Amino acid sequence: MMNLTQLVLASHNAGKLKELQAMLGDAVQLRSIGEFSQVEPEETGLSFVENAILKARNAARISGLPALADDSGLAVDYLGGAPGIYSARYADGKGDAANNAKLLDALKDVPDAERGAQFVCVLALVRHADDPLPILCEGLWHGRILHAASGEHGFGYDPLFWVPERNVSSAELSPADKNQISHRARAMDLLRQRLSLK
Ligand SMILES: O=c1nc[nH]c2c1ncn2[C@H]1C[C@H](O)[C@@H](COP(=O)(O)OP(=O)(O)OP(=O)(O)O)O1
Ligand SMILES: [Mg+2]
Repeated sequence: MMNLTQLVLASHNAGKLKELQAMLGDAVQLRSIGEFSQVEPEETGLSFVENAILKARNAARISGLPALADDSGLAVDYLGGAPGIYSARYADGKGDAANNAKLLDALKDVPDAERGAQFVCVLALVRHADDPLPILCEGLWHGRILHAASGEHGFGYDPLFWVPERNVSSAELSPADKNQISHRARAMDLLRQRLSLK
């Protein structure tokens, strides 16, 4: 297929890099796009797929390497799927803590039964910047939004995401456990199959 011993990860999010590298193991070295550029491309797409492809193309163009991008977010049922692709920008770029505070406020007094949510991850792999056939893999993770933050692991909305199959928040899972069952893990399983990696 392609020589995938080295890939650039089209992400400035250290949490994603850690998780994806752990899932890929030693066979593939992920290099951060931060080694090549600090400029983050504008995420102008209207879908996770469009933004993942846009980020992957941008990173391949800058680095000259095949590029993997992760566009992900949290879709909350009560909010009609918001913040969705705008998850990182939900509180106008003020960061994870502000995003979490805004989400708790938006769901104030909403009962547990109506607090369902999904983490979404789309991985896009391009062989080069103009690749006409990006590989796309999607993963979903169903859970519920807590009434208060809990847990210290992970990043982003993890402290607010209740994982029904484990009875803990996503931030209370060990990194190894999260990497077995998360939206990102499911997308990566599909990518490994597509690439015939073990
Ligand atoms: O496993 C996760 N656990 C908790 N939160 C998560 C997770 N996965 C995505 N998220 C949240 C973080 C951010 O608010 C948004 C992703 O936004 P997204 O644009 O894809 O990533 P980003 O801007 O952090 O880095 P970059 O675009 O450089 O890859 O969803
Ligand atoms: Mg982003």
